[in-house]
Amino acid sequence: MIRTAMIHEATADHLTSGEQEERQISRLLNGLSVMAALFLAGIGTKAWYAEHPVHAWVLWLFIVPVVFNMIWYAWKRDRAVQKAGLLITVGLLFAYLLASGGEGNTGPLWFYVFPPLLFYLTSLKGGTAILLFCYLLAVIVFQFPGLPLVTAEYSTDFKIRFFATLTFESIFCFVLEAGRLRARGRLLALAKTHERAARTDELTGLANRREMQNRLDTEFSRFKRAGHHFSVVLIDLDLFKRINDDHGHNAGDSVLRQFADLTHTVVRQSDLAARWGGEEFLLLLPDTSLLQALALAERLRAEVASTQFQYQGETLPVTISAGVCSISKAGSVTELLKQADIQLYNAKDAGRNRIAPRVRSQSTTEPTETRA
Ligand SMILES: Nc1nc2c(ncn2[C@@H]2O[C@H](COP(=O)(O)OP(=O)(O)OP(=O)(O)O)[C@@H](O)[C@H]2O)c(=O)[nH]1
Repeated sequence: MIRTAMIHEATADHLTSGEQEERQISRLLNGLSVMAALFLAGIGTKAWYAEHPVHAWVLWLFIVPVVFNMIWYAWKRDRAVQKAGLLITVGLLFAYLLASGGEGNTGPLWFYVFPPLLFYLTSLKGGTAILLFCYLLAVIVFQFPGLPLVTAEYSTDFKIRFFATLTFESIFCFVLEAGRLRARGRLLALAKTHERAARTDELTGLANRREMQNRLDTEFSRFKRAGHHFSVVLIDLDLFKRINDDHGHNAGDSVLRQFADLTHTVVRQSDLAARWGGEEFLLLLPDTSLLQALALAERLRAEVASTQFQYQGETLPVTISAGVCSISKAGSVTELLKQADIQLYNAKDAGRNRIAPRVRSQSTTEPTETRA
């Protein structure tokens, strides 16, 4: 009838998917920063040998903020600063390449790197706003080549092609990123549903055995670390087989659901009620002594005994028996469950519809156990 649970190690991954994605972005940014520094060093050297020393020095100088940003991130681990630092550096570099034309007026071509990076690192709205600002910058540089710091002049053909291709690329990146975010949202919702299902008993909506085992482990760690006591109540529906036999399996299922609903009204928010097996339930009561747990179990027993369980117009006879144990009476979770199991057996053996162990309340001489 009753089996004591074996407790398995919880192997849940505590990282949220959002945190994982942020870590992934940071790793990507580190890789891109290294690549950017190498490119800047290489193209700067090429410009040096091509007799463009000013251009070479400017490119080499851009290595400083890129490397500084990496060191700052390694030190502070601030992802927002890492993102902003890289975006500002890249933005300034592109502004310089646009204004100077780079080597052979090919500088603006580097701009194509920006849209995918921008949408990936910021939001769709933020990315669009920054891109529009960059467009405005390009329009000003193209239209007013006489402005201070602007040394490049571009042909009309180049300007038209540059804007046309960049617009095309930006729209494409926007659509792709919007699709990626939509798919990501759907996946997260799906993962959440699956995660909830993995922790919940389908029939009753209570926590399932696996979830209870995890919570028992957590509560036991809390007890060992900070001495927070907790108790468990192992409940079994009396002569449940008879309900199935007399009224059918669906009636049995309905009783299990009604009992679960009733349990919800008795336990506290911080307690956990789980379906432990077929017609067995386990309550985990944090910060609860044995006496308090016995009182709660008794309240639930009395509530069940006085409730009319209905199925298709018929009233079904339902009572429960329960074994209670506190962690202070057991050295481990396995022992705790074993003791609760023994007490449940005692309650059944003593005639059902009762709670065990029998103890006398500290404040009154009334026994906490109620007989059928
Ligand atoms: N309807 C229904 N029945 C279930 C479910 N899980 C287990 N059972 C039934 O619960 C019954 C448990 O019967 P027993 O273990 O013999 O115990 P009992 O009849 O409750 O008698 P005591 O525990 O000794 O009071 C079995 O008939 C199982 O088939 C379920 O999900 N739905």
